Amino acid sequence: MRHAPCRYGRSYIGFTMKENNHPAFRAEGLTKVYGSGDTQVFALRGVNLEVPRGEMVVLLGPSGSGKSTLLNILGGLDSPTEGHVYFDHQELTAFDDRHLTQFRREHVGFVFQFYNLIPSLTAGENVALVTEIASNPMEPEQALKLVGLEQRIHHFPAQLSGGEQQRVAIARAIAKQPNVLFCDEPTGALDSKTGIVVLEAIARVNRELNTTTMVITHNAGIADMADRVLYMADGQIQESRTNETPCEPSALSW
Ligand SMILES: Nc1ncnc2c1ncn2[C@@H]1O[C@H](COP(=O)(O)OP(=O)(O)OP(=O)(O)O)[C@@H](O)[C@H]1O
Repeated sequence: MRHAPCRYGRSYIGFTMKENNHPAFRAEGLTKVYGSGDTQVFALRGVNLEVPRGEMVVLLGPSGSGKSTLLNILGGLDSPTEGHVYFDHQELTAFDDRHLTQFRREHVGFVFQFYNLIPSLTAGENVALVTEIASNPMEPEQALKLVGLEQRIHHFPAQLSGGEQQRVAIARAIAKQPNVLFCDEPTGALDSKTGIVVLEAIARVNRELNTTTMVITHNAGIADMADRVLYMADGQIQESRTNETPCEPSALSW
């Protein structure tokens, strides 16, 4: 079980925790329509959502229910057809492309199912690619330490297991100290034992950096580690369930 003092008021490697608890994100009436005419697809149908700072959210739902579309819009990778997104009181949906790029660069880390590491660069160099362009990065060594891979800093992706490569991808995503971490099927390509090690890295970042975290998964077993579970169906959030006693990833089973 996690305790509130772990969440707030800690500092880590010179990073000062954010004490207040106003929403990191607020989404109002998000609709996303792809295509037109006969081929029109409603990916989102009027989604309203608030995500408090530091919350760990797990997003469940059948294939095609709109999970990735929602995360991509919150993360500034895509824009809605209708509706508004606010991040820290700023309206993302009013940003032009340049400001959206800046928002992503400064505030958002993404982790996807496939790790997308550059094969010719070591783990440390893959992480450094991000820290070189960030305004307040941690050292690549520190990011790799947070995911338990400081010993592998000079290894190339081909010398690492799938789970280790995913943890390098997490280190790369969090090295710029983002306010938010979005993970789309981060354990989708991993066996359960390796998946748990990856989830432990995500939970540790959420706890120690107070990073607002949203994890998409098809695996309902993962939901037990979340502060809140959102169930999506047919482009809508059908249910939002708060988990009073989120468990450590090591206690998950699937
Ligand atoms: N670029 C696109 N063009 C057309 N339709 C799209 C596009 N992206 C997504 N869609 C459609 O929008 C709907 C929602 O897709 P989305 O990827 O958000 O679902 P999901 O819940 O993340 O699915 P999965 O679990 O399979 O990844 C689906 O019907 C999908 O086919």
